[in-house]
Amino acid sequence: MYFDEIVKDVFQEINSLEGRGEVASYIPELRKVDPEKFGVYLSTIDNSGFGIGDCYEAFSIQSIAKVLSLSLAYRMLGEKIWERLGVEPSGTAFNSLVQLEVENGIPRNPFINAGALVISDILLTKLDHPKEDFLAFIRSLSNNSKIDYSPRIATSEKNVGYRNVALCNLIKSFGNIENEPADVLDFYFNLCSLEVNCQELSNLFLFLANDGCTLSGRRVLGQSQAKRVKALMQTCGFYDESGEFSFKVGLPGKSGVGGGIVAVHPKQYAIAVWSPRLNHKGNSYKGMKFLEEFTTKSQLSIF
Ligand SMILES: NC(=O)CC[C@H](N)C(=O)O
Repeated sequence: MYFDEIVKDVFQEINSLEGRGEVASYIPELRKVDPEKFGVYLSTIDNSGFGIGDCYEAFSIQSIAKVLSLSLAYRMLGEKIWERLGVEPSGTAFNSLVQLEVENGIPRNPFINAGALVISDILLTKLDHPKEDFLAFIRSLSNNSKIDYSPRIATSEKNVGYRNVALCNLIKSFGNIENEPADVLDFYFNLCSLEVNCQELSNLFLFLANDGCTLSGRRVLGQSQAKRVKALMQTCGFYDESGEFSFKVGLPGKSGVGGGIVAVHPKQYAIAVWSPRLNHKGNSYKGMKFLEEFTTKSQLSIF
C-alpha cells in the first residue's frame, strides 16, 4: 500500500531526531511513562491499516477523549448543545480560567478543559449510568470491548487537579454546571484516563473520516454534525497551537497530554501518533513533527 512506505520513511526520519520536550509531570502517574516511546498507526476507510513502532502499546488519551464526549453529547442533544458553550478557538492554554470570568461561564469551545467540563455535566445529566454508558459508547465505536478507564491515572489526576476544580466551580457559579462539581470532575478525570494504543485510537476515529458512520455502517453522528466536529478539531484541537497545527499539518486533529495525537482526513483515513515528550504548549513534539512530514510527503492534507 502506498501509505505504508511513507509512514515507514517518515517514522524513521522523525525517530532519529533528538527527543525534545518533557513528559507531562503535573499528573504524577504520567511522569512514569517512558519518554522515548514512539508509535504510529494509520487506518483507512477502505478497512486497511498500517502501524509501526510502539503502536500496540496502550497510553493515556487525556484530552483526546474530549472529541468522543462531545460526539456522544452532540448525538443526544443536537444543536441545543451550543447554548452551553461556543465554537471559537480560545487562543489560551487548555486549562486557562481567564475567559470564563468575562464571558459569563460560557466556555469558548468543547476542547479546552472548561468546555469539556460542561460536556461532562451534560452527559452526567443525560446518561443513566454515566461512566458505564460512556465506556459502552467508546467500545461500540471501535467494536472493542477491551478499552477501559485507568483508575490509577484518574485517581492520580483527581489528587492534584486543582485547576480543574477551580474551573468547574467557576462555571458552576455562573449556573452553567447543573450537577455537583465533584461528580462532574470525577466523570471528567475518568474520561481522560481512557487507555488505548495507536491502532485502537485511529480505528476509533474512523467514523469521523467516514462522514459520521462506523465502517460497519452504523450512524454515530449526522453528516453535518460530523463535519462540525471536524471543523472544531481543525480550529480548536490544539489549544493555543491550533493555528500552527493547521498551518503545518493541515488536518483536523486532537492532542492530549499523554503524548497522543489523532488526525483525520475526511473520506480517507485516521492516523494516531504517540510520543510522550510534549512541547511547551502541551502537544506531542514528535507527534506534530511526524504529521507535518507525513502530510507533506503524502500530499494528503485537506488543503
Ligand atoms: N490537554 C490535556 O490533555 C489535559 C487533560 C488533563 N486531564 C487535564 O485536565 O489537565
